[in-house]
Amino acid sequence: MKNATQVILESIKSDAKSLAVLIDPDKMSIEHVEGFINMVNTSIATHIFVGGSEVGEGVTEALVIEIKKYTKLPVILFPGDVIQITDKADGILFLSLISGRNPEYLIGKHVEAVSKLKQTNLKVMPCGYILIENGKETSVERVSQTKPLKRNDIQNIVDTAKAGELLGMKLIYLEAGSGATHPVEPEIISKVKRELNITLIVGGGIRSKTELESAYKAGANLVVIGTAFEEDEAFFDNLQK
Ligand SMILES: CC(C)=CCC/C(C)=C/CC/C(C)=C/CC/C(C)=C/COP(=O)(O)OP(=O)(O)O
Ligand SMILES: O=P(O)(O)OC[C@@H](O)CO
Ligand SMILES: [Mg+2]
Repeated sequence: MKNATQVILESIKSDAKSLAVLIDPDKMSIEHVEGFINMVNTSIATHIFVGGSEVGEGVTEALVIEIKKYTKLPVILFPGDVIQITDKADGILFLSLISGRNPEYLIGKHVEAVSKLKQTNLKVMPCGYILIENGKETSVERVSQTKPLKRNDIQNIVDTAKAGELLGMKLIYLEAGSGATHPVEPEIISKVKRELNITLIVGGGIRSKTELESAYKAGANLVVIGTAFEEDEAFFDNLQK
């Protein structure tokens, strides 16, 4: 039997086309988890991400325990803050917000997280997190007090992603922001992918199968979708195995 760590490492890899369903602990009630996860299980989703920009103490842990009752998919923390760390998940995206210049989100929270992480068996996945403007202010922008990269300055986006790789990050996440009006454009995805030798995650504002497929076609290895499921669970019908 493969353990959860192996499964995660092998499943988020640079030749895969994976889909993570993002569950925001603020928006999912414990009572609704069983039904929701049953829909996830019958879909093409390969991962469950759990996280939000602002989540109360203990909420994430209770949610992860409930999710784990109903699925074998890897559950990965996607935390906006240290209090979202729980050893009940399989892994954690150890995000550094490399599009911004706020030291707290570049390295501060990470130092704070170490004593907690040492008490867990979480698979820690270093991830360069790049926020790209989408036409409106995002929660990440507000919480981190940073500005996103301009979407027409593609060279700067490419160089930022490459700098993350050269620093040793194992994943790069191009983020338009939760509920973005404009997802990350295929041209940006493909130019970043061409320069990278590591796995590329793309998320923010993807609401249709066509947008999902064009992100894969452009080079995304893992796409993250949250808001589209929050707004209409019938979206799962389009994403059956
Ligand atoms: C190192 C640790 C443990 C924490 C810090 C990690 C960093 C640097 C995070 C970057 C900044 C940040 C606030 C990321 C949040 C990512 C996330 C889960 C976004 C989803 O946002 P929602 O909470 O869904 O936003 P809405 O509520 O607006 O939909
Ligand atoms: O909620 P959506 O817009 O799908 O975005 C997913 C994720 O990239 C947000 O951090
Ligand atoms: Mg959201």
